[in-house]
Parts: sequence; structure tokens; C-alpha cells
Amino acid sequence: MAVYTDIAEEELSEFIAGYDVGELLSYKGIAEGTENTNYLLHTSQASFILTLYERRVEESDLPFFLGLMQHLAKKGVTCPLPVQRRDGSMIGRVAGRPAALITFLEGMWLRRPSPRHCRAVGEALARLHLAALDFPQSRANALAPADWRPLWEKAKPQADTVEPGLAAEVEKDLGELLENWPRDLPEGIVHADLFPDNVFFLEDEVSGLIDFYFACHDQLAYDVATCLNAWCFEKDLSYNLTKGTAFLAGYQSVRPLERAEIDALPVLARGSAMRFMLTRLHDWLVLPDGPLIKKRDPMEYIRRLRFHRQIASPSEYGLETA
Ligand SMILES: Nc1ncnc2c1ncn2[C@@H]1O[C@H](COP(=O)(O)OP(=O)(O)OP(=O)(O)O)[C@@H](O)[C@H]1O
Ligand SMILES: N[C@@H](CCO)C(=O)O
Repeated sequence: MAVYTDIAEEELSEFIAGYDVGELLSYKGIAEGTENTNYLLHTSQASFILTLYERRVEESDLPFFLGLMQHLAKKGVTCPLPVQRRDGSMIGRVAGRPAALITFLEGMWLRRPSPRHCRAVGEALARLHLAALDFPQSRANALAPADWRPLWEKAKPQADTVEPGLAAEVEKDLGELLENWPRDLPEGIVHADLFPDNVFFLEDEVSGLIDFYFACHDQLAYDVATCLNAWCFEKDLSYNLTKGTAFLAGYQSVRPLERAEIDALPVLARGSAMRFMLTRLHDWLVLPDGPLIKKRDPMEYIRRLRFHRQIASPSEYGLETA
């Protein structure tokens, strides 16, 4: 559970009075998520999510994230809508943290997505990429390859406590990735964290995408690689070719990948695995333990790194390369 910040009822009622959403009836901390603190709120008008932005979100980036959600929703990509305060702004402050109220989306995220769900996510990701092409704001990726080394340097001294030999292995991988990172692929706004817990389904249809707080300008195929990692590996960390094929076919049915993007997929997938391994390893080693702090296992992403390292051709992900 990630509830980093407690809110007193009085304080919350006062905060809610800044919005035209009725009276606060109840609220509770949400037992999901890693980065921010989320509360589910019921008011006399509707249900909402209150997000308090924590450590990895810069307050100056909030207009980008919230504006992107508005832009996407207008273009038919279902995602939460930020609620405006009475004074017209979308960003408030509660318990000493920047905060926003967003609309509640119906649906559930899937613990065990099927190939059919993977295809649907591929389609949704490609639609998001196309819908965001004319979004006028931009934000650099704060976890791009140039940011990996500083994160690594903090975790490295203790890395071998997670698995002996890890420090040397990651050091070598990092060097290779930084040297071979592609630079000239089609770019746009990427979600950058479209994991299963950020995609809601109603029956077998995608009902909405959430958590745009890593969204940024980057190479579009990097997002494809991130989803391959997040959606197409099994619990035993084997790659599920059927899911990979379905995801990629879904994506390409909306936005066909260019040849250069296909060729770059193994290095992008490896790099994306490195990015998530590093944030997980950092948190694993550096964050305090606590019942309300959720840490995720870095080894799940080391295992993905090892898989991608031995890929000889992008066709191994389930792509037609002819
Ligand atoms: N708009 C929404 N409608 C319904 N539920 C939501 C909404 N936004 C968030 N939630 C709930 O809150 C949980 C955590 O939200 P979110 O993924 O945004 O948090 P996070 O800490 O940023 O997580 P992550 O680990 O993915 O970065 C979700 O799994 C979901 O249960
Ligand atoms: N999706 C991330 C956590 C939130 O950034 C992970 O699984 O490591």
C-alpha cells in the first residue's frame, strides 16, 4: 500500500470546499500504487480520486500531466478528468502537498491479462500516441538513459546484497545500453508507465487509462517496449510469445511500426527493463520499510534484462520482420 501522507478529516473537508463537488461523505486511502498517495472520496455528488503528489512528481510538471489528461479525454482516450477548483485552477494543496482531484473511472485492472487483453492494450497505446501528437505542451523524460547512471550510483554499493554479482552485471549492461541507445526514431508523448495496474477493463474492453505522472516526450517505440515488459511476461518471468504477438498486432493495427523502430525493439526493451529495475532497486535499498510503503522486486526486471540481452532478432517478440 502506498499512503505516504495522512489527511485529517477537517483538513480534507476544507480542501473539498474549494471545489464545487458537494459535501464530503467519506474517504479512504487506496491500497494500490507506488509513487503517489491516493484517496477515494465520496461526496454528495459523485466519487473522486484525490492524489497527493509525492517524491517523483515535480509540482511544476503538474500542468503538463493534468493538461494531457484533458487533451486525451477530449480526443476520445478515456482517462480521468481533473476537476477544476472554484478559482479555475486544477492544482490545490492539502497536508502540505500539491494535490489534484480527478474523476473516478469505472473498471478494474487485471492481475492475469490474456492475449486478448494484450491486444486491446496495444490498440489503446497506439491511440494514445496518435491522440497526443498535437498536444501543445512538452516535458522531457526525467528517467531517460542520461538519468540512469546517477540512480545506479546510489544503489550500486549495496546491489550485491540483492544478488551476488549484480553490481558488475548492471554496470556492463548500462555501458552497452548508453552506447547503443537509438536516437532517431519517431517521437511524441509517451505514457511511460502503462503497466497492467494503470489500465482498467470492463468485461474485456479497455475502460480507461490512468496514472500519467511519468508521461513525457520520448521515442514512441520506447512505450511499446515498456508494455512488452509489463504485459507479456508470466509470473515465472518467461516471455509469453502469444501475448507479445497480440500486443504488437494490436498496436500496429492502429499505428504500424517503422522498420527502424522494429529493429530497435530489443535494445529499447532492454533499456526499459533497466529503467524499471533501477527505480525498483533504488527504492528497495534506499526507502524505509513500512506497512504503507509499497516496494517492488527489482529482480523481476533483472530477469527481463537477461532475456532481452540474448534476443537475436525482433521477430522473437512476435513481430513479422519480412
Ligand atoms: N481515476 C481513477 N479512478 C478509479 N480509481 C483510480 C483512479 N486513479 C487511481 N485509482 C486507484 O488508485 C490506485 C493507484 O493509482 P495510481 O496508479 O495512479 O497510483 P501511483 O502511486 O501513481 O501508482 P503507480 O505504482 O502505478 O505509479 C489505482 O490502482 C486505482 O485503484
Ligand atoms: N510501474 C512501476 C511502478 C510505478 O512507477 C514498476 O512496476 O516498477
